[in-house]
This record gives sequence, C-alpha cells and structure tokens, in this order.
Amino acid sequence: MSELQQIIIKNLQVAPQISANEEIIKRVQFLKDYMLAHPFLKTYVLGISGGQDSTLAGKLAQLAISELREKTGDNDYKFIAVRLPYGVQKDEDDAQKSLNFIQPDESLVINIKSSVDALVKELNEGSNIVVSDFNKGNIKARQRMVSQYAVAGQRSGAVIGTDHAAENITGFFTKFGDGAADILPLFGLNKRQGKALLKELGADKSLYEKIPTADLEENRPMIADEDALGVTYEAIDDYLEGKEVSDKDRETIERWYKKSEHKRHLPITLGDTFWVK
Ligand SMILES: NC(=O)c1ccc[n+]([C@@H]2O[C@H](COP(=O)([O-])OP(=O)(O)OC[C@H]3O[C@@H](n4cnc5c(N)ncnc54)[C@H](O)[C@@H]3O)[C@@H](O)[C@H]2O)c1
Ligand SMILES: Nc1ncnc2c1ncn2[C@@H]1O[C@H](COP(=O)(O)O)[C@@H](O)[C@H]1O
Ligand SMILES: O=P(O)(O)OP(=O)(O)O
Ligand SMILES: [Mg+2]
Repeated sequence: MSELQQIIIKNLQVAPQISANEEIIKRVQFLKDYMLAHPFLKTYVLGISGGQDSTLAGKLAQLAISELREKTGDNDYKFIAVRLPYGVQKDEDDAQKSLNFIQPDESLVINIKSSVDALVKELNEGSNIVVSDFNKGNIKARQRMVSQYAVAGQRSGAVIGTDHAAENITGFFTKFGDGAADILPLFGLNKRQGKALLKELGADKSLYEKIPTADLEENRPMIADEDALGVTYEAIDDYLEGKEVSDKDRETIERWYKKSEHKRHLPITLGDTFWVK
C-alpha cells in the first residue's frame, strides 16, 4: 500500500472490515448522544432522494429519534424527511420506496425548481452571467442545502449530511451544497459497507443496489457517479479497504483526491498549510 493510500484511509477513518450490526448501533447512538448533548435540538432534517445514502442516513436518524422519544418521553423529538425534487423527479418511485422504508415522523416536499430557475434567470438577465448546465446542477445542490436549513431553522433542527468515505475521497459532492451539513452519520463508511448496513436493516435490495447518481445535470440525466468519475465504487471501496487496485484506478482516485482537497477543509485561512505543495 502506498503512503498516500495509508494517509487517506487514516484520514477518512475507514475500517477494512466491519460488523454491520455494530455499526448501526454505534451510529444510532451517535445521533442520540449529539441531540441529548444539545437540549435545544429537537429534530433531524434530511433530504431523501431515493438513493442508497439518504435511505441509510434517514433510517438511522428515524431509529435514533424513535429511541430518544421512548427514552425521554419527549414527543417533540422528530425526524423530518424532505423530498427536494427539481420539477418532477424521474426516479420519484424510488424516493417513495425509500420513504416507505424509513417511515419518517414527518415528510415534507419542497420543489426547488422555481427558486433555482429564478436565480439562473436573474444571473443571466441581471448580470449577463450565463449559467452552464453543470453549474446549474451545483445551484440545485445548494438550493437543497438552503431548503433543509430553512426547515431546521424553524424546527430546532440539525441537518444531516450523507457524505461518506467513498464520496469524500473523490470530493464528489457540491461544496456547501450537499457537502454542507451539521452531522454526518455515514462518515467512515465506504459504499459497500453502506449497502451492508441497509441489508442488515432489512431494506429491499432495490434500495441498496440502485445505481448511485447525483442527477444534477439536464444534459446528462441520471448519469451514474461512476461514469462521471471514471472509476467504479468497487475500485474506490477496495482502495479504501487497503486493497490493491489497478494503476489506472489508483491514478484516477488519487487525482480526484488531490483536486478536491479544498473541500475537506473549512474555508482556507492565513496560516493554513494543508494546501502548500
Ligand atoms: N451529474 C453529476 O453527477 C454531477 C453534476 C454536478 C456535479 N457533480 C459532481 O459534484 C461535484 C461538484 O462539482 P465541482 O467540484 O465542479 O463544484 P463545487 O461547487 O463543489 O466546487 C467548485 C468550487 O470550489 C471552489 N474551488 C475550486 N477549487 C478550489 C481550490 N483549489 N481552493 C479553494 N476553492 C476552490 C470554487 O468556488 C469553485 O467554484 C463534482 O465532483 C462533480 O463531478 C456531479
Ligand atoms: N432529489 C433530491 N431530493 C431530496 N434530497 C436530495 C435529492 N438529491 C440529492 N439529495 C440530497 O443530497 C444528498 C447527496 O446526493 P448525491 O446523490 O450523493 O449527490 C442526498 O443524500 C440527499 O440527502
Ligand atoms: O445520496 P443519495 O441518497 O442520493 O445516494 P447516491 O449517492 O447513491 O445517489
Ligand atoms: Mg443520489
């Protein structure tokens, strides 16, 4: 294993082997402990897309909140699931399947289309900035962030993020979009470990075998993360478990890792040295 691979595994806290059951217990406990340590907080808020990660994070959050209610007798504790389609979502059925599995205390729908389109129009007509389809995709991700924080702000909530090691390593998230959150219950897991947790939780296969997509671009609808990245999650997961991968896969993974270093830090300040070559 190269020195960089060892550093990445250590930084992203990935274990080569896990017990799915123990990971579920540990992560549900983490969500409960955080809330109990901050009595002002009463809700967890999370966007549910129909993908693997939000299904898992949502289920863990609902389990944590249900247990908190039972333990404290405080019925203000709630998990709030938020559907955030841009117009009509192609895979809405999957999102409904995910909600059905999670059984959230509350379920909201905030359509981000009008606000995203209004900003794109204003940029174009007011400032002559023509927004590309790719950049518009990142605006969608950031509008989802704004929406979730609006709900959290009204409901004494904390926003859950779904970032995990297999996304974090390549920086495959929109900076301050889906990358912005208050708490990350999937941190340290790779994609196959996330699948194992969903299986242990009794999720339908279709929920964890779904092809991962950010689905942000209109010119390339539902494009698979793996196609956008040029590397498979199998290879990324192997790399994160300290296994050998092909030279090509290693180069691709490490290129993404280096390019996205700035996303794994708070805004850069005087005195920061992580970026110095
Ligand atoms: N269809 C899809 O799958 C899809 C669509 C859109 C985005 N994505 C993915 O989501 C991610 C987001 O895209 P992105 O990374 O282009 O956008 P981003 O907004 O997350 O990050 C780019 C921004 O980061 C800042 N930045 C860039 N380099 C920096 C540096 N060295 N130091 C400090 N700040 C820096 C700049 O503000 C820049 O606009 C990518 O991984 C992309 O592939 C996927
Ligand atoms: N369409 C969506 N509805 C609700 N929440 C969404 C939607 N798309 C994305 N999200 C949230 O963002 C994260 C990251 O998604 P990626 O597929 O990894 O880009 C996702 O887990 C949801 O919480
Ligand atoms: O974040 P999600 O839930 O959309 O999962 P995926 O990244 O697999 O699309
Ligand atoms: Mg997705």
